[in-house]
Order: sequence, then structure tokens, then C-alpha cells
Amino acid sequence: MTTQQIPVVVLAGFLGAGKTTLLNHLLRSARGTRIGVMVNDFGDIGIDAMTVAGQVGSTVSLGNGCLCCAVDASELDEYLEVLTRPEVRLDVIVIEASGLAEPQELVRMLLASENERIVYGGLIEVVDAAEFAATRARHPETDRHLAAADLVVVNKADRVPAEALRTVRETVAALAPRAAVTEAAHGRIDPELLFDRVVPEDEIEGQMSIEDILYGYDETGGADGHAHPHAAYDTVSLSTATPLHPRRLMAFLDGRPEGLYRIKGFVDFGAADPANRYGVHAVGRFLRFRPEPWPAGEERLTQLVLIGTGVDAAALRKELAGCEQNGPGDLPDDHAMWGVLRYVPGSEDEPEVTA
Ligand SMILES: Nc1nc2c(ncn2[C@@H]2O[C@H](COP(=O)(O)OP(=O)(O)OP(=O)(O)O)[C@@H](O)[C@H]2O)c(=O)[nH]1
Repeated sequence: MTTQQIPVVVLAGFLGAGKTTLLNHLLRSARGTRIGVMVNDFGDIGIDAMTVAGQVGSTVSLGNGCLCCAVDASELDEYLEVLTRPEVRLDVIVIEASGLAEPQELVRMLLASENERIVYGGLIEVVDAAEFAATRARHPETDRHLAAADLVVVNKADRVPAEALRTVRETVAALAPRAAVTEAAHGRIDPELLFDRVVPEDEIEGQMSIEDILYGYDETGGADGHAHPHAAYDTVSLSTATPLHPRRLMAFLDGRPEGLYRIKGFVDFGAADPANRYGVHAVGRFLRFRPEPWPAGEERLTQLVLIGTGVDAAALRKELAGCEQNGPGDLPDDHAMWGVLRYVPGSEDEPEVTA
């Protein structure tokens, strides 16, 4: 029953912060991940810099399997419908918010969308570290945008001294208390922070990306003097054959720590729902569960990956371990799944949620 949903990421930030640079970085380092991009006009993205395989109307297909469309907000649903067609085979869609609409408005439109093939993939705000104070003074709405962000990229880290960078980062963290915050130069964040690599890194043989060629590639992330994206976030993985207790997992998720940007994987709730495993997708404060029957012959494991910045990995592991069921004396009660079902779209058992 599961059709993979395509995460839709909103990319926002003030004029000149580096959105286009970051988009180009994502497209160039796609390596098998098929990215759909929506922009205001092609000039924004500098399509010429990449191989254009073909153009139909306002849609351009790129040589690396990615796709770019120039749209305005009124066309959002229409283009989402086109981009999410199975034959297009996109893995992720990125919408550049500039000029399209207020970022929060775009997020609302996505969350309200009736397109079942998409899932909200987070609001990323790019800020210019060198111009941050001036931008805030001129555009007080910056603070509001940051407060809504799931991930803030403090870009142009190369343009400010370390001390000033720290001040910007601290200010951002105070304005966007729940967001993950990462620094970057030239928008070079690790794409994996935003979406899954479809082709695992170790299976890409002999394929140097343009990024590798220009900046050098270093698995260990750093000794060559470049601000490498690899060390910019923490990943915590959990794999356990012990079912999780729905109430304790929900307590963990409801209180999940600041800086935890994404959670993905599958959960086994054991006796609370023996027939199904629960796909989990969280980005920022957004959370969804999708129950699906256990595939025949598949080992019943809970497998989770948590991605964030500045998170305490050891504490997270401990909290997750505390969600495991402790034998027959710790079986979930009859209503234990209600908290989970609130996050299953269209669930029949979904209790009425009053706004
Ligand atoms: N030094 C430095 N320059 C950068 C960095 N990121 C982007 N730039 C430059 O900053 C300028 C603006 O970058 P863009 O990526 O076009 O910014 P944008 O947010 O897309 O701008 P608009 O489309 O006008 O809203 C360009 O000249 C980039 O080359 C960075 O990290 N460091």
C-alpha cells in the first residue's frame, strides 16, 4: 500500500543570502538523486551552468535527471501534480520561495495540499552571515521567518571572522529555538541533511561530482582546509528487535530536543499493532506516521535515524532505549496507540483534535 511520498522542501532567505548558490550546489551534488526544483524564473538558477537535456514550456530537464520549473504561487498545485507523476521519478522537490510567496504561506499551502504523493520536507532559511545584522534592521520580518524555520543555514561563513560567525549563530539559535542551525560557505551543505541519497555514497563508483572536482572530496570531512559539510550534523541510528512503547515514543517525540531536524525509519509497536510497522517521517516540528503491513518474511525491527545539529547523541540514544518495551509487564494498554494515530493522516481511530 505504500507509495513513497516525495518530500517537498521550501528554501527561503533574503535577497542575496545564497539560495540560488545552495540550489545549484544541491543539483550539482545530486549523484543519482532526482531533484525537482521550482523557481520564479530560470534566470534565478543560472541553468546555463548545467547541461540542459531538454525544455518543454516552463520546464527544463537537466542532464543529471533533475528537473526545473519556473512557476508562480498560483501554479504551485498544478506543477506539484506534474512533478509528482510516477513517470517523472523525482526523489525530492525543492521550492525556492523568493518572490513566490511568504515562506510561511508556502508551507501552509503544502500542508494543505491534497496531493497525496507529497509530504512536507521542511522550511530552510538561508541567512547571509556577513549581512545578518543589517538585514534584520532593514527587514524586521526576518525574525518571524527564522522562527518558522526547521533548518537555518548560516551562509557566507567564509566572509566573517570566527567570533562574528559565532555571534550570528547564537542570535539565530535564539530566534529559531527549535530549528537546527548549520554553517556553510557557498551553500555547500550536505544534501543528506535535507533528503536521502538514493544511490548510497559507496555505490557511486568513480563518479566525481563537480563539487569533488572543484573543492576536493574528503570522507573524513576536513583536513584540507575547506569548510566541509560532513561534520556539520550529527546522526543517531537505532536498530532494535525490542518493540517500542507507543506512549513513551510519543513522549519522546513530543519533547524532542532542539536541533533535531529529521527523523526517519520504521517502528515496531509489537502487541500494540502486530500487523503493521509504522513508517515515521519528522522534519522540524512536523511529524507523520504511516502504518503498512509488515513485508512477508521481514525481521521485525525498529530502525530509526535521527539527524540534527548540536544534539547530544548519547542522551538521544539513552532516551530511545527508554522507549523500548520491558517485557510482559510493560505491555501497551488499549489506548496506547492513540497518540501515534493522531499523526496518521486520515486514520479512522484518529481522535478528534480540537484546534
Ligand atoms: N563569499 C561568499 N559569497 C557567496 C556565498 N554564497 C553565495 N555567495 C554569492 O552571493 C551572491 C548572491 O548569491 P545567490 O545565491 O544569488 O543569492 P540568492 O539568495 O539566490 O539571491 P536572490 O535570488 O537575489 O534572492 C552571489 O554573487 C554568490 O556568488 C558564500 O557562502 N560566500
